Amino acid sequence: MEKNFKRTLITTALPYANGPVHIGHLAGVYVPADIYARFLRLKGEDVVMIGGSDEHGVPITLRARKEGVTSQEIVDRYHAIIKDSLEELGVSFDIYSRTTSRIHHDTASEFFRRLYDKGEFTVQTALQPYDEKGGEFLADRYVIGTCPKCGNERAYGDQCEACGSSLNVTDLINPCSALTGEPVKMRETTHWYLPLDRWENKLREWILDGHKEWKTNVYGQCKSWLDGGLQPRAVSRDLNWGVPVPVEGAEGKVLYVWFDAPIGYISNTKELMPDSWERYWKDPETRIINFIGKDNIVFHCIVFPAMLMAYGDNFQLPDNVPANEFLNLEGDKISTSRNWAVWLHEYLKDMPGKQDVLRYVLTANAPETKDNDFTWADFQARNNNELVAILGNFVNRALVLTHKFFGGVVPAAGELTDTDRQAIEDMKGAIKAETEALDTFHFREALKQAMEIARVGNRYLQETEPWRVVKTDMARTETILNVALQICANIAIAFEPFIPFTTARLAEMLHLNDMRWDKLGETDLVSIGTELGKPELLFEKIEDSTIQAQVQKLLDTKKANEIAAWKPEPQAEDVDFDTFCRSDLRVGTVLECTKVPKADKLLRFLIDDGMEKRTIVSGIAKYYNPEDLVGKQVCFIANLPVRKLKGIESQGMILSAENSDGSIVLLTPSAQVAPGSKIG
Ligand SMILES: Nc1ncnc2c1ncn2[C@@H]1O[C@H](COP(=O)(O)OP(=O)(O)OP(=O)(O)O)[C@@H](O)[C@H]1O
Ligand SMILES: [Zn+2]
Repeated sequence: MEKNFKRTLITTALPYANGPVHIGHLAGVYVPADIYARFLRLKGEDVVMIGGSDEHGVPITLRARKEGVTSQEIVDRYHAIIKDSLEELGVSFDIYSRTTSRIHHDTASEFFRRLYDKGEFTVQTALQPYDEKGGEFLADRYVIGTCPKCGNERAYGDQCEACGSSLNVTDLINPCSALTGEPVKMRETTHWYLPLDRWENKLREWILDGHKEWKTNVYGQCKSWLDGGLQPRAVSRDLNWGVPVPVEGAEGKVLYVWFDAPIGYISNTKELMPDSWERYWKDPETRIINFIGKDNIVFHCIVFPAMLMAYGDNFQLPDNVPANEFLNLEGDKISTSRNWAVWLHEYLKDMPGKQDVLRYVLTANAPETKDNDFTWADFQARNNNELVAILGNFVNRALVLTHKFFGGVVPAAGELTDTDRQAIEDMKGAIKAETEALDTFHFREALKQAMEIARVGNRYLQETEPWRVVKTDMARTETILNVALQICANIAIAFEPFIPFTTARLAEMLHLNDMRWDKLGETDLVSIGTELGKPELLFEKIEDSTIQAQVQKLLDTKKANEIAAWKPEPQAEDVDFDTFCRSDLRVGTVLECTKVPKADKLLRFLIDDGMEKRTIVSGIAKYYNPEDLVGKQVCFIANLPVRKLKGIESQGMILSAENSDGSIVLLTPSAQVAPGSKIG
């Protein structure tokens, strides 16, 4: 069934321009897409890789309102950060554009119009929340009310973030506009729907019969959507930010962001190749591959293909959609709104020159078949134990020894021994396995096989021991180092899709100028007599302190999130006044204060209470220096039963407040009062 294609169009999910990109985006989409594009380019294939920012939709307008800036300012800011940081990571887009571009607006508009003219839409009228004061329809996210399930008073019209329930606007109790605070009214509005049900049979045939080779996670999701029966899907929204619906009577309506975003792949191809873009979309000899994360599967396998079929005109459907599962961070779901992420632009600043380390780690640990976890400990271990100790070490030994024994000039190989031949065979085996894995989107496995070449190299040097042989047999030493250098050259090509910055440096040291995949396995890549460049270390060890700084950053985020989410405890049940009055609250002056031995939380106070003095033990040692409290006035409950703490009789309780971050603050009168004064 293997078809022969003439060219490949690689699309990458358009990142949403309401924040920068994080390691989840990279592991899910941009790193694997880039590996694949680089691999095809090394094979000499005709390939283009398309990217761009998704700049429409409600969350962008919400963010703009929250910050008091325009939606355009939001997308300008994040588009620039995303574009620059992906470029700095070496993601080799042929174009990285944006959906606010003129060409995209025109393309998306024309797309809608053609479907409209062909009668591909149905029209439905439904009730939609409306803000009378603001004079506009509200997206579900703009409606806030009480969650019927958990009582959270700030649940959204589509979801309650407190209990996680997904909701409809009509489920909310007292739904109000997030913009004006006014109660919302339901009003009729008309939208265009794409009847996906019309395309169900074709989609079934195309995916379930025609693409059994797709990844099981992708195939499985498609099957369950199709088996569940497809419904018409609204493709317009009442919103003032987006591509206006190009038909009469559609004032105030824009294309639904999931209708317009995938068309962005087409507009960006057009922008890149105004004259030849159609070849990449309409010629059956083009192979289209969509790189995405799992939450986008339905849009790429069901909705967008239905749109393309409805459009007709030979638009080709994707040949494969190798969607990844999700990457988590230190055991927790990555989240833009909770700032729980490693942001690419920050990583590039914090770890200058370490693009390849991130690319390597995200590939070695890619969520290809199940969700995976990124941890800083794993990042450090993979750098130190794999990149430094295996790959860097082998290359460095081969280059340094050549410099030491031959002044850096590549020696000739004499007759090969069985050991030499075995090493070359092993290398070829790894290359073959790597190529097969790359061809089938198994990038983790491909990287493992590439690393196997470096392991072969290390084993080879270990077995042949050129540093010993050199003392007795110069000719044999020449052969060994020639073979080792050829393995290095193979590494430079085999690793290029994964760690292109490093392989460029290695290629320069070896004076390799013909980096082609079909050269792999050859043993004359480095020419005899070539004067090698100065050997530089390809990777450096990452110290604990560097990792700790990153971990601390995450701990700070966690703390900030806890504080932001803090709510005062609900009020306790009423007590009657007489009961309350029986509590004897007093002010006293601290005469002595010392740490209680063998108890890290406790301080022992001697208090002047205006009576006989009393001892009180209090659990605030983590927050105060005992010396600092001497002479201060504190408030305490005087008439509690005596309690023994660590063998000390505590005669009362000192009053304090627990802050949102869990820290404890003593209560103290605003001016000096006589010890023993009553509080009431
Ligand atoms: N943690 C993740 N792991 C793998 N892929 C991800 C992850 N987060 C996002 N992606 C993928 O990255 C692509 C672009 O994501 P998009 O900008 O739509 O972000 P998102 O899903 O809204 O993420 P976030 O809520 O974290 O901002 C999508 O294909 C999405 O599936
Ligand atoms: Zn709830």
